[in-house]
Amino acid sequence: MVVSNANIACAVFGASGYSGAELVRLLNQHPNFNVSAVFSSSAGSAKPLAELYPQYQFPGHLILQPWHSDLLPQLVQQVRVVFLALPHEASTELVPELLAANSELTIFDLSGAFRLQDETAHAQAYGFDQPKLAQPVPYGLAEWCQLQGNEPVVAVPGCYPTVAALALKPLLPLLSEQSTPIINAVSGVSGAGRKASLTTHFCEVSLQAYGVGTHRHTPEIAQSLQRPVVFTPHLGNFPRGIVATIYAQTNADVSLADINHAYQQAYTDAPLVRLRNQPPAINDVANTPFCDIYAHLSGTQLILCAAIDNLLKGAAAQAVQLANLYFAKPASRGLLPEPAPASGGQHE
Ligand SMILES: NC(=O)C1=CN([C@@H]2O[C@H](COP(=O)(O)OP(=O)(O)OC[C@H]3O[C@@H](n4cnc5c(N)ncnc54)[C@H](OP(=O)(O)O)[C@@H]3O)[C@@H](O)[C@H]2O)C=CC1
Ligand SMILES: CC(=O)N[C@@H](CCC(=O)OP(=O)(O)O)C(=O)O
Repeated sequence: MVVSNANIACAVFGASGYSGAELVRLLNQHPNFNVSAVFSSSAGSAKPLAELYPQYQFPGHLILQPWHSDLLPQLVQQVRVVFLALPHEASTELVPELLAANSELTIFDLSGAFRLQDETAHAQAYGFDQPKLAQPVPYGLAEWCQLQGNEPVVAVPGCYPTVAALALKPLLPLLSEQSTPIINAVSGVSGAGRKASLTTHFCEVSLQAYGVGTHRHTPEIAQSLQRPVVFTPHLGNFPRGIVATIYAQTNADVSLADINHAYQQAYTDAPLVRLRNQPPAINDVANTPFCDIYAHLSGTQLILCAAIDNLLKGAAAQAVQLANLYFAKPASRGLLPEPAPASGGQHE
């Protein structure tokens, strides 16, 4: 298969879902990627993706195909990269099938199928075993992972773990060893996906904690930070975005200047993380690829406020950011406007 670096052919599974549709939108406007196949589940019939999401003005050639394994041999010849925005179980089945059909594919998996490195923690959190792959799957918290560009599969982090880890990771050396960070986060209903259920029905949702003490993102955040955390998600009555309020104790000699310095050090070259002078609102980040972070310190009591769009920095935009890193492109390509090339040249 010949692959032009300027036009890397991609398939998006789960394109009829919320994060899949965002992925297609982002890839479609990206100078280096080209969406050549989009799939829904096997239910239903083929239809233009534009019919499902008129607001995105998808081009007419993007026809949503119900996925069937008969399509596999042709697909793996046609594309270089596959994005999976599928339920965890569906990714678990599909990843080994795709790699068996073409070991040169690169798969960015938005589900939780490969995020946890500990098999027992995975089985406990998801209720099924993780498939064994020939190579380890890197956990792709984009600002903190280094991709070599030869990994067959990259696990895209969950939405809550993304916002929690981006806020806490730079500060870990400053936290008291006895401190267990407490993360309270509120998500909009798109976090639960497009399929309606009673608990996510707009008329039913007000503001409520869920998964208290049991949410599968608790071990994911703990893995990312390498320390235990208390995490409580809440569902709020707005469409998209997450605001997280995080509490931790610092060491005795830590100042707010130390906190801000640690953030500056970590995120100087991170165009998608914005350090804020006030707590970020959902409206500041909804429909953007940013993670906004604010810190307050009283004595040793640290309070962090952080926000992302769950479907973008928490899913599709982070996946595109990882694909950029994988193919040695600027992290924010296709996500933020780039200055025009000086001499009328083109992006490589
Ligand atoms: N929503 C969010 O904020 C975030 C979601 N994620 C993860 O991304 C993934 C997708 O989530 P989301 O966009 O919310 O989900 P949606 O429920 O909105 O969409 C799911 C998609 O998967 C398709 N699908 C379902 N079952 C199968 C199957 N067996 N084979 C092939 N396709 C299938 C659906 O097709 P059809 O339309 O035909 O049913 C649909 O396109 C999940 O793993 C989720 O955990 C990660 C971070 C944030
Ligand atoms: C509001 C809501 O329901 N949110 C989802 C999280 C979505 C996400 O990022 O998580 P995964 O990719 O791990 O599924 C939940 O709590 O299950």
